[in-house]
Amino acid sequence: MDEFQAATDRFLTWFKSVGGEFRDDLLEIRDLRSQNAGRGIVAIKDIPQDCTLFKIPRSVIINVQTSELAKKLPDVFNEEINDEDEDSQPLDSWGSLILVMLYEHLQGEASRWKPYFDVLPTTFDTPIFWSESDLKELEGTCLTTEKIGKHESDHMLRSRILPVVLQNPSVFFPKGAPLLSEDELLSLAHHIGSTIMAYAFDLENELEESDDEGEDGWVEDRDGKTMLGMVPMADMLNANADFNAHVNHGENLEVTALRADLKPGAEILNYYGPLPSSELLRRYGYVTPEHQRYDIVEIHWDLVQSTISRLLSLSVDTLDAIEEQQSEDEEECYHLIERDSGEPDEEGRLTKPAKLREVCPDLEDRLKQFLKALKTSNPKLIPDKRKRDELQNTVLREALMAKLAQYPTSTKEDKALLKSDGLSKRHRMAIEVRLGEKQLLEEAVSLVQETNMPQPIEGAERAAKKTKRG
Ligand SMILES: C[S@@+](CC[C@H](N)C(=O)[O-])C[C@H]1O[C@@H](n2cnc3c(N)ncnc32)[C@H](O)[C@@H]1O
Repeated sequence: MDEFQAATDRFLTWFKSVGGEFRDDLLEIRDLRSQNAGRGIVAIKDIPQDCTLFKIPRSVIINVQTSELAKKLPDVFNEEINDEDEDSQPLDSWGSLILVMLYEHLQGEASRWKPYFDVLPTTFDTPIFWSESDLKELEGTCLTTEKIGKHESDHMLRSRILPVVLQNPSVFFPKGAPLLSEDELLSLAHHIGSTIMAYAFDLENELEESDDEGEDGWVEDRDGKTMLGMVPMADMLNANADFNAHVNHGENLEVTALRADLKPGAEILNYYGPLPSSELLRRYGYVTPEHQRYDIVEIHWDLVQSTISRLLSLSVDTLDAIEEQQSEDEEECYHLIERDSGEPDEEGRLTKPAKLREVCPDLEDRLKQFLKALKTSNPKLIPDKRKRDELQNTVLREALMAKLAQYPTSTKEDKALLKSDGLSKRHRMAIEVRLGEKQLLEEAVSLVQETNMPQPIEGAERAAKKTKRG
């Protein structure tokens, strides 16, 4: 038996020994590495609808309430709120769980969750771990360096998490264990942060109504409704936009089958929500065709303004002045294009095709108001409403084309690349993310053309050719 399978077996034995229930007459934890999906849970018999597949007692969850760390360092989790200084506010649920997981990891054999740690991942495909050349493949997409957040998370870990460990070595490091340097700890904390991002659950409180104080000791998230924790076995489930299982949060956590047609060989799948491919990749390090229906594109207002500037030969300063006069409140810096994707039904099935019905109502409205203001300030440029409407359509179409030009490759090139052999997993996922965005943009361009048939204004046709890519 290989070590992977041995670790799975140890984990299952441990899970049952701590009070977990697992229907191994119906299910199996399977090695899905050949499908790039790690471990997963697969049916080995027909599974009836609403059947409880496994149960996880709350005592098996790892969080501030169950780990010894909060008892050893109570002050760390109970700091006084000081609004002036961000770094002395209490740790949020995210930071608290990183500390708890660091502590349990460093306990090694002494941690009561050791067999669980042995089945957690050792490597990740989330973009925070990608090299510069991997990241280049995501150029133009929603996944900007800022969104990936390496810098911000370095700062948070260095300022909030590492000092607690470094100031309390006797708590975090068992007797005789080597101490880790700050850099080693940072790398371990990143690893644990990414595990939490891809594995932790927002836990609903077992009490029906909880107050914001979390008097039972659970750490609550910023909404005050949920708590973050690691849930062994529930996190062994892979997930998709078309799913067939649900995690119920009661006295125990229970996973139930949603469908009546789960046959032997079917993978039991959880649901992470209607996430676009970019977000699925950022948080979980994978993409699936089923999530593409939720893809989004961000259109930055700066791009729309620069399109107006180019088409009307107006300086950006002139346009900024109009923008300032016009809006009292701070406006969004970007607007989203997204399809009407509907909801999965109660069995987790996607029943309707996703469709782009409107390009982007809030962007179109903002553009309309902006052009109205421009017309008032310069009536010669936009003499009447008909001209303004034409201009609005042209600007929208041209801005979409300019956004398409921000990706380093065309749709056609990406489709050809996906057919080629030898692409790395990361490269393939980056292509799928950028191709999904471009296909949505192309649908948006077609929609503008279908609904409006814009008349080109002087100079626009030439500019459009310049921005198009081959
Ligand atoms: C909560 S864990 C699920 C269990 C995981 N497969 C394991 O071996 O530990 C989430 C991670 O599983 C993988 N995953 C989940 N759903 C997947 C899917 N449909 N296809 C491929 N990988 C998936 C991703 O790596 C993700 O970060």
